[in-house]
Amino acid sequence: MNTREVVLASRNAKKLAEMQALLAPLGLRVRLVSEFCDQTPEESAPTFVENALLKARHAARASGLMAIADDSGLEVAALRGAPGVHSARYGGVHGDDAANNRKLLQALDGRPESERAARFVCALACLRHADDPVPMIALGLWHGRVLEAPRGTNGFGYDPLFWVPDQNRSAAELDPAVKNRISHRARAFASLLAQLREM
Ligand SMILES: O=P(O)(O)OP(=O)(O)OP(=O)(O)OC[C@H]1O[C@@H](n2cnc3c(O)ncnc32)[C@H](O)[C@@H]1O
Ligand SMILES: [Mg+2]
Repeated sequence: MNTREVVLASRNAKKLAEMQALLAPLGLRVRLVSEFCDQTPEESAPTFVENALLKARHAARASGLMAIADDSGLEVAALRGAPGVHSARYGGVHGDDAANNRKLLQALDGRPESERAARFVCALACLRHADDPVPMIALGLWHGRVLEAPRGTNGFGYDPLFWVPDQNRSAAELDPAVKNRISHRARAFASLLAQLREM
C-alpha cells in the first residue's frame, strides 16, 4: 500500500477544493477519482456514513490507492431532517444548487426563525484499500439556520441560505479560508487527520 498517495472520491469540484485544502497539512500526493474511472457508485444508503463508505470503496478499488470520501448535506429539524442524505438531488436534478435552494426556500416558506434551525453534516470515510476491514470514520456538524433569501457568492450548495450566527454572515459570505476553519467539513477533517497521524 502506498500511504503517501491518496485518492479523493468526489466529483464535486468545489467540495474537492475544500477537501484538498483541509488535507494539505499531511503533505500527501492527492489524486482524484476522475483520473481512474468515469462511473460513480449509487449513493443509495440511508446514512451519510454508509454513503461515504460506498464512495471511498469504489475509489479505492478503481485506483488501488488509499481513498477518502465525503458525504455531506443539510438537515433541517422542522423538515424532519430533509434535505438530509438527499441534499445533492433535493430539487430533482443531481447537483443543481439553484433548484435545491429554491425547493428549500419553498419548504420553509412562511416559517418563523424558530423553525429554521439547520445543521450541515459531514461524514468522511477513509479506507487504506478497497477491502479494508477497519475504515476510519470522522463526523463534523455545523449549526446555523436557513435564511429567507440567498446571501453571498462564495462556497457552493446551500451556503447562500445558511446563516452562521457567530460570524453574522451566511456561509457564502465567509472568506473560503474562514469557512474551511469552522465548517462541518473542517471539523470532520480535524478528526480524520488526528486518526491518520496515528496510523
Ligand atoms: O458525492 P460527491 O461526488 O462528493 O459530490 P456531491 O455534490 O454529490 O456531494 P454529496 O453527495 O455529499 O451531496 C452533498 C450535497 O450537500 C450540499 N453540501 C454539502 N456540503 C456543503 C457545504 O459545505 N456547503 C453547502 N452545501 C453543501 C451540497 O448541495 C452537496 O451537493
Ligand atoms: Mg454525491
